[in-house]
Amino acid sequence: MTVRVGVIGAGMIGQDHIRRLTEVVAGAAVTAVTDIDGPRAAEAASRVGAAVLPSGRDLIGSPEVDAVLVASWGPSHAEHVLNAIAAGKPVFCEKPLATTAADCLRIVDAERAHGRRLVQVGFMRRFDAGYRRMKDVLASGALGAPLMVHCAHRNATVPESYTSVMAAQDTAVHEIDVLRWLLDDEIVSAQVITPRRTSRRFEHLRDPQIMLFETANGVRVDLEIFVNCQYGYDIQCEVVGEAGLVRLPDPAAAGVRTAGRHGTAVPQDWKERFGDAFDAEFRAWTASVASGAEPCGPSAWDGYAAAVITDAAVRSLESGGEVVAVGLKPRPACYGGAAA
Ligand SMILES: NC(=O)c1ccc[n+]([C@@H]2O[C@H](COP(=O)([O-])OP(=O)(O)OC[C@H]3O[C@@H](n4cnc5c(N)ncnc54)[C@H](O)[C@@H]3O)[C@@H](O)[C@H]2O)c1
Ligand SMILES: O[C@H]1[C@H](O)[C@@H](O)[C@H](O)[C@@H](O)[C@H]1O
Repeated sequence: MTVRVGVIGAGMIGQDHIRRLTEVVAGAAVTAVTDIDGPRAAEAASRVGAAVLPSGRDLIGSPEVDAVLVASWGPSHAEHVLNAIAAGKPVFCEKPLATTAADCLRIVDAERAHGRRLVQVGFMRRFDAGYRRMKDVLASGALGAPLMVHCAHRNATVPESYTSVMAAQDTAVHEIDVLRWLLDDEIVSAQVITPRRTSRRFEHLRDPQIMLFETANGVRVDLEIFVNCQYGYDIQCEVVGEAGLVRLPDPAAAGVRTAGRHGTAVPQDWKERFGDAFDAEFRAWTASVASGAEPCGPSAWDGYAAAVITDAAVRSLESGGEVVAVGLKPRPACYGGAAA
């Protein structure tokens, strides 16, 4: 069976995912595209022979669409995801699931009322080969209990539209998700402190930021967010346990020796660094839709948890560095928790 996907949002990542679903992932085809920017939708659709539909609602209701991919601006995600659940269609939503924790909870409630999981959130790092190897090492018990995690998330530059709170909402949200999964633990507090600002930033921005998280098991995490580091897209993660440590491998790159130096290229953006993870993420999603199984990737609950934790980080930043407790609701049984 070919899964017929309708894509809402044909911007940067929407177009990349349309290419991926068309050229890379077996068993998927993009049959419809919509975007509030009509010409952009038309151009993206014409490249793959898809229909252009006037709105997300029309696309979700189309009989030519089996499953929905939401890749529009964050504030529009909740409406599209809720409409897809109401139509009983599987929906892949790029991060964030929604821009408020309250909207994420509405999605969780709608999915529970529907009776089975339909939502997968686009936290692609869970599909990255390096993070998966780290998870295997931690699960093997070879390191004993994890004690500390050191992370860095660096972008070469960000546009002027990127604001200080996006360091948590847009950037750190990837570590927040992948660490909950990697450690199989919950984040219970967040604190954000701000070093001297880089001169290579737009004036309004606090960059870099250092985020400190504590988990329910007492693991301490430090995360450097530096989104104008200039030199490339650099993701680092090291988990220190009682008997050793495990480090995220850098992507494989040829070592070049020339002019008295030895070096490897640093990826320049997330597309390059996580291209394979995005491919794996969409292969898994397509397979689950084709077989009628529930999605195996990050759930609506994970989207909700990430929103609550990023809210705590934003509150800490805005308070000048207070430690802010994370107040998650009890996790329902259908998301692996104990609550009814
Ligand atoms: N997983 C990742 O690493 C990753 C990377 C980049 C972006 N993202 C996420 O993907 C989403 C899109 O990011 P982008 O970089 O492609 O942004 P973008 O601005 O390039 O594209 C967004 C598109 O959505 C359209 N749009 C906005 N509201 C809409 C609506 N209500 N209905 C239909 N179309 C609408 C816009 O016209 C635009 O074409 C964001 O949520 C972003 O956080 C995730
Ligand atoms: O939306 C992007 C994307 O999620 C990247 O993976 C992250 O590194 C950027 O900081 C963020 O702005």
